[in-house]
This record gives sequence, structure tokens and C-alpha cells, in this order.
Amino acid sequence: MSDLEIRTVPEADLDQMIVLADLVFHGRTPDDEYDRQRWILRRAERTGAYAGGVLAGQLAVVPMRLSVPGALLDCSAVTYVGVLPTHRRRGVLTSMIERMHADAAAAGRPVAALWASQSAIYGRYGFGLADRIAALEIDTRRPLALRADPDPRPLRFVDRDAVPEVLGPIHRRAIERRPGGLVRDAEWWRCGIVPRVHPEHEGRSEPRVVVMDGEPGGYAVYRTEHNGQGTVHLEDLEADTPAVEAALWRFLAEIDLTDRVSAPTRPVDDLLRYLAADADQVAFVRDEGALWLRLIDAPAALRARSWASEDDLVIDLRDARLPANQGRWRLSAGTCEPTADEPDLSLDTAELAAAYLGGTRLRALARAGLVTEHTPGAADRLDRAFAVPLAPYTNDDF
Ligand SMILES: CC(=O)SCCNC(=O)CCNC(=O)[C@H](O)C(C)(C)COP(=O)(O)OP(=O)(O)OC[C@H]1O[C@@H](n2cnc3c(N)ncnc32)[C@H](O)[C@@H]1OP(=O)(O)O
Repeated sequence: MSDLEIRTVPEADLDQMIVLADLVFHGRTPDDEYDRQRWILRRAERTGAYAGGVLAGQLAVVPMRLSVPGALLDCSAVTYVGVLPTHRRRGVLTSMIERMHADAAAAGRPVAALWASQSAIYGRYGFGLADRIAALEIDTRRPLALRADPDPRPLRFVDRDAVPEVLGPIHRRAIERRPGGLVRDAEWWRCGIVPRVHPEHEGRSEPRVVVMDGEPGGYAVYRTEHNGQGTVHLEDLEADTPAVEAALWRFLAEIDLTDRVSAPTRPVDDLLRYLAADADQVAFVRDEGALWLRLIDAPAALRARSWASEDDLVIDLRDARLPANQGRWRLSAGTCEPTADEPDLSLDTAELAAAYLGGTRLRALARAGLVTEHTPGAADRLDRAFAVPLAPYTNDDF
């Protein structure tokens, strides 16, 4: 590490960041994607590890707001992490994470979040896997029979320019109901979400956006593909009510010249699994880790989130990297105060982060030996306090 300098990446080096990302992720950013990548990086706080003027490592933070139970919190959304294969395993990532921790604390952001390329990387830095996404496949060779009546109002297509204004309020209501979402401003809708390009989109249509106007409302963003078999690839769907949601699923299932809907990034408690009259028609093909969360200021994060029970208990929190979080805290709705009382529960900050959005049970972590109960039933009590009506869900690519 001694030959490396950790400093902010100037705007002049943005293209170097894209080249480094291509190198470590084994890809090639298409020419028409460079502008969008530069746009993301310009918005970001950029950390570089320079070896003799050459960018050998990088980490970007996009300041965003994350929905947590009952609140929206300022969040460091960490992305673009990479270290040259010639410089790996010398502590470069660790140095960049330390800087990210310090910057997030200085900016007063209580949490940081990321999508991990590999699960083995981020636990050591205090990140816990806070939510998961499910992949659904619908066989639409036969009509999609539903157990509830779809909202009969008409749907309409939306032009790309109108997306922030029309979809924005629906998405905002969705993330206020369900933790794990990120607030999307108009620029993010325009550049970050709808036109996003992935290699897997090759051969697929442009994103199509369909909406049911008014309140309750809802929208779906999807692409189609016809390659022997016609497929509808769903990217995003939010609805205010089950009836609107049913109408959107019915629409997607009935698109002519297609016989399959693939929805790879749905909530684990997606309503369609319960709405479908023939459960075999909707296959739950996979679930995988989504958002990793880091409690930068654990007391502030704990005070901010709502509680589902009237209880109070003492936790003994370990945090090797952010000592301000460390110690005994008495928790109840809206409070997190230091205490000298004996703890009911001891746990590491990564486990608390995993449980924070309500998507991971402390009871399960205690059974796995990752959380220690000093008072029998304490894990269940904190689970009851952290309980959420809808499973946390993140479908924001950053
Ligand atoms: C949010 C995102 O952007 S996720 C994308 C992450 N980037 C990638 O996966 C691209 C390819 N990989 C890389 O660029 C690098 O290998 C990185 C960024 C994952 C790691 O960078 P490095 O500088 O090598 O990490 P560093 O040397 O600080 O490692 C710290 C510790 O993590 C461990 N570690 C790092 N990467 C991994 C990994 N992929 N799997 C398991 N352990 C790992 C190291 O062994 C080391 O452990 P130790 O402290 O017990 O010795």
C-alpha cells in the first residue's frame, strides 16, 4: 500500500474509471453508454488509489436516500468498486472503504448501501445482507387466471420524457410503504433507470413504459424479445393496490407474440405468487441477495426507524471499524441511548444491519450462533420490534 495514494478522482480521469471498471468486470462499455457512465460518475464522490499517477483502484459513492421502516435516510450508495488485478490483496479496497466510512460519517449519512459482486467481500467491513430479490417466470401460453379482479381502468404508454413526472409519485408511494427502495429524482429516472443498458439487453426492445393513471395508480417497465420464443422481460413494476397490480400482470401476460414473462428482480413476497389461480403457472425460479447495508451511525439509524412493538431492550454492539457504534445501547421506539445495564443481546454490526430493514430474522442469526442471547427470547423481541408488513425490496441499479 505504501506506493499508493488514496485521493479524489478528478473529472479529467472519469474515462480512466470506466476503463478500469471494464478491466475488472471483464466487459466493454459500449460507446453509446459512455455518456451515461460519465453522468453517474460526475454525480458521485469518487475515491481513487493511484500508483505513480495510474488509477489502480476506485470506489464511487452516489448520495441517495434509502427507505427504511417509517423514514427516508441519507445514504452513501457505493458502486464502481474495483482494484487492478496487479494490485489486489494489498489492502487497497480496505483503505477506500475506510475513507468511505469517514466521508459518510462527516456528511451525516447514517447508512451506506451497495450491491455486491461477491458475497464474501463486504461482511468484514460491517455490511449485512439486508434484502433479497426473487425471480419469477410466468408461462403465458395460456391466459393468466387471477384470484382477484384486475382494476378495469385502461392502461396507456408513457413517453420517456414524461417518466419522472408520471412514474415518480407512484414509485415514491411504493418505497414509503416498503423499505429498501431508493428515492429517484427526475435526473435519476431520465438517465439512471429507464435507458439503462446491460449486455443482457442485447436483442431486446427499448424499454416500454405502461401506466394506469390516477390514484390508485401503477406502472410497469419492460422490454420484449422475439427470438424463436417471445419473451416479456419485466424490469420494474409498482402499484398502489392489488387490483392495479393484477391489471398490470394481466397486461404483461397478454402481449401478443409472446409466451413467457420473465421478472428477475421482484420482491420475495410478490403478490403475483398469491394472485395466480394456478400457482404452477408462476414459477419462483430463484432468490438471491440484493442490498447490503452498513450502519454508519447505528444509534441515529436505530432512532430513525419505526418500531412494531412497545418494548425496550439492551444490545451490546460490536463494531471493529466504527468505534462510535460500539457498546451497550438501550433501544425502544425512537430511542437508542448508551447504558451500563446488562445486555439482552450481543451482536456484530453486520448482523444488526442485516436485520435493520426487517428482512432477516435475528432469531435465525441466533440459531446460527451469530447473535448471542443473554436474556432468553431477546432475539424474538427485537424481531417483533423490527417486523415490517412488506418484505424489504431494492430494484435500483446504482
Ligand atoms: C459495490 C461494488 O462495486 S461490488 C464490485 C466489487 N468489485 C469486483 O468484484 C471487481 C473484481 N475484484 C476487485 O476489483 C478486487 O478484488 C476487490 C475490489 C474485490 C478487492 O480489492 P482488494 O484491494 O484486493 O481488497 P483488499 O486487499 O483490501 O482485501 C481485504 C480483505 O478482503 C479479502 N477479499 C477481497 N476480495 C475478496 C473476494 N473477492 N473474495 C474473498 N475475499 C476477498 C482479502 O482477502 C482481504 O482479506 P484479509 O483482510 O483477511 O487479508
